Amino acid sequence: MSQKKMITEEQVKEGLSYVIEPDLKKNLIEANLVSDIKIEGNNVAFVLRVNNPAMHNRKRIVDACEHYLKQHVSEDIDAHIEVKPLSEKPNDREPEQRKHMSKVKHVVAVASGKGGVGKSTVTANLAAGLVKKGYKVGLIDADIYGPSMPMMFDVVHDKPGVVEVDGRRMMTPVESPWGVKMISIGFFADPEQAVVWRGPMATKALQQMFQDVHWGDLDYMLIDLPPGTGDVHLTLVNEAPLTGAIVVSTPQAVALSDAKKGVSMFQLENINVPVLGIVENMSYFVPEDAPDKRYHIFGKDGAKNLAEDLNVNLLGQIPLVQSIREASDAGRPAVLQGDTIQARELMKFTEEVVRTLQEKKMSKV
Ligand SMILES: Nc1ncnc2c1ncn2[C@@H]1O[C@H](COP(=O)(O)OP(=O)(O)OP(=O)(O)O)[C@@H](O)[C@H]1O
Repeated sequence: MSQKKMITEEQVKEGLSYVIEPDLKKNLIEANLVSDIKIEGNNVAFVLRVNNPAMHNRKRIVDACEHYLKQHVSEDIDAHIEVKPLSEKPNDREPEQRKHMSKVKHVVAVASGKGGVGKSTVTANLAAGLVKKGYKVGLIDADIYGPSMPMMFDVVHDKPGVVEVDGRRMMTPVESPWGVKMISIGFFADPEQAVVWRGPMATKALQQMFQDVHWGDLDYMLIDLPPGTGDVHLTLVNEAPLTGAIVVSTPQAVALSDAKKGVSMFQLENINVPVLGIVENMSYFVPEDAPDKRYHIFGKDGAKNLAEDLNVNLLGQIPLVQSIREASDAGRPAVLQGDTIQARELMKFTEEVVRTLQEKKMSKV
C-alpha cells in the first residue's frame, strides 16, 4: 500500500500565494491575510481575511484559493475556509497593509457622541501639540456639519493644490503656519452647503480625502469626525484605516451618555477600532483673572468616571478657559501658548495619546 504524502503548511502557503487580493494588490500570504492553518490528512482549514466583504468578492477569492490549492498542493485537497472581515484582525491597520496612506504611521479619529463639546478644538490642539513635539502631522476635517479647522488654523482662504504622482493627478493638502498639513470639507463647499451632505456623498468626500490627496510621509493623521454616532459615522469609520480613536466629552450627564455611544461605536464587532481613551473637555472653569480658582460648572470628573466604567484610558482633563476659545478663533491653537494652565493640560493630553499608542504597541514613532 503506497503511503500518501503529508500536506505541509509550507505547501498550503505556497498555493495561496498565487491568489491576489484585488484591493490590496498583494498575494494573500504577502498581505498576511491567512491564519490558523490546520491540516488533517486532505482536510485543510484556515481563516481568510477579506478586505471587501461583498458576497461576490468573498466567493471569488474562496474559489481562487480552492483552485490554486488543488493545482499546486493536491487534487484531493478538501479546503475549509472561514472568511472573516479584515478589520477584525488587530494588525490589519499596519501601514503596509493599507491601500492608501501607506506612508502614514498612525491614523487616529477624534469623535464625540454629542455636538459642541469641543471635539474640533481638542483635535486642533492635539495636531499642534504633536507638531510642537516634532512629529509630522496631517489632519482631515471630516466634520460635514460644521467644518471649523480652516478657521482654527488660519487657512480659510487657502485652497488645496494639484500635483501629478505616478501619472495620477492628486491634491496637495494646505499647510498651516504651524506646520499641520490639512484637508477640510470646508475647502470644497461653503459651510452653508456642507449641511446637506449626507450618507453616500459624505462617504465619497471622505474617501477622496484619503485616496486623492498626496499626504506623503506622516507620523500622525488625525480625523475630525462629525459629531454623533449615526449611519454616516459608521460608514466613515469603516472606510477609514484607523489605528485608534479618541472620544471627547464634557463632564455632564447628557454628554456622557452620548460619549458612551461613541465608545461603543468603535467597539462594534464589525468596526473594532481600538479606543485610545476619553478626553474630558471643559472639565472645570478657570477665570482668566484668577488662574488658581477652579469651578466645576458641568460637574466633577464625569468623563473620568465614565472612562473607569468602560475600562478605557482618561487621556486628559482640559479646563474651560476663555483664551482657548480666543486662540481657536485667532487661528493659533492654545497648546502653542507659553506657560499657561491650558497649554500645559493640552500638552499633557498630547503626550498621553502618544504614550497610549506606544503602550498598545501601535506606535511606529
Ligand atoms: N476648553 C475650552 N475652553 C474654552 N472654550 C472652548 C473649549 N473647548 C471648546 N471651546 C469653544 O467651544 C465652542 C465649540 O467648540 P468646538 O467647535 O471645538 O466643538 P465641536 O464639538 O467640534 O463642535 P461641533 O459639534 O459643531 O463639531 C468653540 O467656540 C470653541 O472655541
